[in-house]
Amino acid sequence: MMSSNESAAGIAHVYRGTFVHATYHTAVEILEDRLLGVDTEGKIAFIGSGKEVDRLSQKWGFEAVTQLGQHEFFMPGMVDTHIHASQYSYAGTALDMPLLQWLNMYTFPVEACYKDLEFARNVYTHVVKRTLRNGTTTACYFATIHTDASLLLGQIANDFGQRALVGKVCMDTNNFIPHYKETPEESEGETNRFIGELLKKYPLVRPVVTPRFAPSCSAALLGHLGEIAQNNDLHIQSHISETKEEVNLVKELFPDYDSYTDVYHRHNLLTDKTVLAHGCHLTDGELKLFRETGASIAHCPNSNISLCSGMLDVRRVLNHKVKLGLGTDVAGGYSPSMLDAVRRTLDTSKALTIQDTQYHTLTFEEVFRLATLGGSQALSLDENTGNFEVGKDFDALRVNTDAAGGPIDLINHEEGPKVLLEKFLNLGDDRNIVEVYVAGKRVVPFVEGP
Ligand SMILES: O=c1[nH]c(=O)c2nc[nH]c2[nH]1
Ligand SMILES: [Zn+2]
Repeated sequence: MMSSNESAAGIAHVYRGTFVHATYHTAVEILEDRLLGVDTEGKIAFIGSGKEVDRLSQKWGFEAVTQLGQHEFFMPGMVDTHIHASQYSYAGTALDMPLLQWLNMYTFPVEACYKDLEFARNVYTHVVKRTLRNGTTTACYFATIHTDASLLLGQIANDFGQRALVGKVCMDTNNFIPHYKETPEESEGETNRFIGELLKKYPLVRPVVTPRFAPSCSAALLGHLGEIAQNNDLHIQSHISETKEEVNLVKELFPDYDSYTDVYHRHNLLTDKTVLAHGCHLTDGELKLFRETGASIAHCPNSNISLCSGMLDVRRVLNHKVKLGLGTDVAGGYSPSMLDAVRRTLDTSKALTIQDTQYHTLTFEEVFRLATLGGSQALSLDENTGNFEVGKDFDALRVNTDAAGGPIDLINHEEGPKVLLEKFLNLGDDRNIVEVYVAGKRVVPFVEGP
């Protein structure tokens, strides 16, 4: 007789070795010499002791076992809760201005180019491949206002096997580049078309309703988008309180609202499927509203520092019991690697500690959790992904800390798994990520076409 969470599907793969993940109670749980079975639907069917291989193979009917090496471990794939796929072409440049000027000078002119589908295909293929190689198994993408190019991003994520939320950007206000905006009616109509074409098209790709941010959207447009999200039970993403200048602008543009958060709230845009990037300058009252509605924050530390926007106090957000994940925010953040987001999160927490020696600095274990399980919770996808629990999809990175030609030198070769994890988070890169799995399927190394 099968227990309720036991898989009815057959076993496709079994791996033996060290598994490192976060749980709801423990920031880093290390499981040594385990056997993990993945069923033919890509879900984790069982986790057992390596010593019980004979009993488990009889019970589950498998023969082959993939054995990890001494310096290898599996960890959950990382979740990038906020990345602009369309800005990848200029990642690593253009970081010399504050947000509002940066948008006008660099971002809007580039995003306007995505009318051209071949340009879009080229950049979107690069960003999906790069992020997968860097260990991002789930990405929450902003595209541009162009519906067809945004649909193409969804198709490319599907083709390479990445789990993705994809947003066609909505904006009806742009004083700087008037041709890069829509009317509220166009934006509403095209969002409906986008959702209609993407919803249920691919197993791992979903549409996300995407008002760019309050300064780019009229109240009418925000209202339309809140209604669309509510009627279709969809994810929502936007930006909030990234810089003080932006917060002041929202006060001017929306004088009848209590706060920036209230602008989204009163347009039905704050739900437990909402993720808002940055939030550096939110008040306690606004964080309370996040908690009450279940909305989450995408913490984007590289971008916050690169554009001199602010330093989010993650500890304060967690103390408010608001869900929080990490985001690269390419291209305000210059790196498309979630390992960079982990390091910048630790740096920012340490910078806050320099300012206040009583500050409760984040540990690397806590940040590991934010990059994996925390991100999946922030996107309300943690029923399916984020850690190694029976019944969840097997979204995983096979990490080899001793990869030949890689960036980590192991000196005595006797380091335990916790040290190997810490070294990987601080020193590792894609050379250490030897395989990437999404829903049980190996997606890195890439399978080259004919
Ligand atoms: O970092 C950011 N990148 C963007 O593209 C953007 N748009 C609004 N606010 C933004 N912040
Ligand atoms: Zn952003």
